[in-house]
Amino acid sequence: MRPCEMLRDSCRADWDAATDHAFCRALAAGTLPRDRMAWYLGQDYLFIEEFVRLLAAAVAHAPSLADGLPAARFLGLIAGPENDYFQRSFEALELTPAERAPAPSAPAAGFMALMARARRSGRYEQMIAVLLVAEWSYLSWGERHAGYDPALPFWFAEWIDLHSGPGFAGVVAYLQEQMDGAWPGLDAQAAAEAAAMFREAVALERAFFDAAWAGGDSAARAAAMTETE
Ligand SMILES: Cc1ncc(CN)c(N)n1
Repeated sequence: MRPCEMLRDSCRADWDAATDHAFCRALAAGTLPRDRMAWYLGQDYLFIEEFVRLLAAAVAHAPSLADGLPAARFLGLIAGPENDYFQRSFEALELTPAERAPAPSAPAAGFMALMARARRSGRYEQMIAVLLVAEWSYLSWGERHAGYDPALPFWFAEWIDLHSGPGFAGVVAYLQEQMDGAWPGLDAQAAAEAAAMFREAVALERAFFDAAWAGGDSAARAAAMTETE
């Protein structure tokens, strides 16, 4: 079995929950309420900020130019078309300034901390482990919903487009190859650390969708109000 498959299978319950989530099913069906999508986009834009730093670090730590170039090209896609998608969706859904720049939720803060740890570790395999989870898990749900109704509003349709199709599948195949290539050269401790990062990232993907589906801050506020009653 490939190392990347072994890693995925080591946290299968979280993986399956993150890649076939009610949030994504509602998004693809066009039934996701505006407030949940707005919350998700605001939180995910925080994620993107740290993700770009992590991806740039992976380019810097790639063992060769050939290993780094696909990540560099992907960085251009995030900085260009994906960033444009966020800006157009913010406008179309009329996100308020507070919705555009929210306080990080627990899963977003957890993800940002994990990505910063992977970046600062200086360890290529840790950077790849987190990037691989982020893109592979999104390809897995994106491909499920690639045959969406063409009448879907762009803020749903383009989020699926960005996470499906041969181009994005190529990014995931590249990240899988980087992980598989690094794996045999790791000692037991380095392998355990990279595996722990992979599993933590999968758990955070699941928690991120759980929070978005639960209504984000409004659910957290309601829970807090109930506690204080
Ligand atoms: C939380 C999260 N994980 C992954 C992706 C995929 N780029 C994302 N946008 N946000």
